[in-house]
Amino acid sequence: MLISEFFIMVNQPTLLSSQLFYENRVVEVTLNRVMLGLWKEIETRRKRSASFNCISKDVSYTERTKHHCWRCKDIIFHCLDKAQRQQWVQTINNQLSLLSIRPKRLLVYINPYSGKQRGKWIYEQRVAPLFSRASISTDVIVTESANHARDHLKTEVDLKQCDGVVCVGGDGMFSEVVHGLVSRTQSDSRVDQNQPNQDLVPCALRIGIIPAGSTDCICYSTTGTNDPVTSALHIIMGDSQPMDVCSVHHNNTFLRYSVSLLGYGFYGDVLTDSERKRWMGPSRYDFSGLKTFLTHQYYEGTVAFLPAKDNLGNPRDKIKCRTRCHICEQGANNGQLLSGDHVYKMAEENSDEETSGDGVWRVIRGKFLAINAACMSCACPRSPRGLSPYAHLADGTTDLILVRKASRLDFLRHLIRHTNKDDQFDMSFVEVHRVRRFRFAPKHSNVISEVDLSETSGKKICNQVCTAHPNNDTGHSNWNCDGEILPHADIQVSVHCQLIRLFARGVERGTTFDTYTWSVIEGSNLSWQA
Ligand SMILES: CCCCCCCCCCCCC/C=C/[C@@H](O)[C@H](CO)NC(=O)CCCCCCCCCCCCCCC
Ligand SMILES: Nc1ncnc2c1ncn2[C@@H]1O[C@H](COP(=O)(O)OP(=O)(O)OP(=O)(O)O)[C@@H](O)[C@H]1O
Ligand SMILES: [Ca+2]
Repeated sequence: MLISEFFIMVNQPTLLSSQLFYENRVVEVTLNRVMLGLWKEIETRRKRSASFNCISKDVSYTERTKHHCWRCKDIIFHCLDKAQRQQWVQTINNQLSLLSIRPKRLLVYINPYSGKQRGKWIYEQRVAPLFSRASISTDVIVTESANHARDHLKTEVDLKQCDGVVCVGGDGMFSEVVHGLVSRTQSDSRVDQNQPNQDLVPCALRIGIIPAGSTDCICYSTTGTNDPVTSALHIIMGDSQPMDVCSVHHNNTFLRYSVSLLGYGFYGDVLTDSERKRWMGPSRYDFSGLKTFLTHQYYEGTVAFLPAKDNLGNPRDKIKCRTRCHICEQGANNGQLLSGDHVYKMAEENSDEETSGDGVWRVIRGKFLAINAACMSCACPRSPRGLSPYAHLADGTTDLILVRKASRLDFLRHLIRHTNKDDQFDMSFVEVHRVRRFRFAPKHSNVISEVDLSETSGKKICNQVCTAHPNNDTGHSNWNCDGEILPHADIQVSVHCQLIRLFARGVERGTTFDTYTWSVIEGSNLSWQA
């Protein structure tokens, strides 16, 4: 059982306050209404248990360590007598029962083949003991095939029987859980996912990620680290982080959801090649990355996009998405406004702009090495700032990055900037836009024209015939959609603001002093944990 955060804080109503013994000191420990503890040293004595006649209690707690990691530690308090101990245990348990944000029953899916195939070990050795200590009951399913978790969530599970879903694995496993939960929520609400402009119903259950994959981009971008113990503690504490989800359609037919990267060209080709090399584990991406880089393929096509409102900043404004992010709050408010009033900008007569019911579309044609849409920063151990360092987790937008045809050397310089502090967008062949929706049509495609007729008022967005690249059979790349290859190159993408919630709290700003989160475990001993 866990209580809330332990901050050094004053002016909170006190529920219980006692002098307890800690090591060779007497300390005053205070428990208050919002479960914040204050303890201060009263006097230091040599600890002589016999003379104190203490009843000891194991206290374990979690403290923040470096690089956004959280850890459990143990501490022992001693009470003067049994009655005092019972009073503490009872008061804390009463408070714990009031903390409804903390999950009590979790459904856990483990992909035994993720990353270096250590998902099962990580869960059993590092996570399950913490869940059990926090009195969380679990229903654990080790998946037997791809889409096992997705289909189970879609059709079989009684969602009312659990407080959250946990996936142990990588981004692909998280994507399965998102697809299962989002699709189930829509079908339970009779919402048709095939309509690209359809407002989707947010999922009620939160999702936890225990990272065990090859990239772990979603875990890293939402907690600041890919550490399984930290993720377990965010789940136990009942943290909540809303997240945007992009829906991807082809020709008014639903294809997939995406929460991190939608990449055409470079990242699509890396993924296509790396899927044949799964046996190599995480290093398949480096191998295929190098191969794709050397191939230096570019693709022609047309991108049309609906820019985000100005109050959501821009991809180069240096405003990072952090815990309780103001931009994400604005995004949620915009969403509410827009659903009541779809027209926020009047049409302008411009050959590169198209109007529809909800704003002015911009159209860009060209030859691209990569077209990437990052709905969040996509930070991961390979690229600690991510593909779009100032993208936001829950603002209802995605950052559309267009990397035009350039020399190998320039493209390499652009890639290297993902690994250091230099601005990867500050290059003449790269442009980036914050958007709410976009479409792409590769060469010889008439799909945007069809979409156009149904969605916009007359003018065709894609009116340019594109030519095939001579080195490629089709002249098309594939879209990498959160690590899955999409079956079509012509796609329409819409961002759904805050459609899901994670057991996370976003990346925290650096703290001036460490705060501690505590829990109490009842037994013969009394203990705290963070
Ligand atoms: C010179 C070093 C340049 C390094 C550039 C690193 C940029 C890394 C950016 C990573 C962004 C990941 C976004 C997340 C995507 C996930 O939804 C998805 C599923 O897990 N993962 C991938 O698609 C996996 C995508 C993995 C892509 C790895 C690309 C590696 C490129 C290596 C290029 C080598 C050129 C060397 C020339 C001498
Ligand atoms: N039991 C299973 N057997 C085979 N494939 C599975 C199984 N369970 C899940 N999968 C599939 O494995 C794919 C990859 O899994 P996952 O994303 O967890 O690991 P990864 O690819 O190593 O990591 P990352 O996505 O972070 O790069 C997912 O698309 C998922 O659908
Ligand atoms: Ca976003």
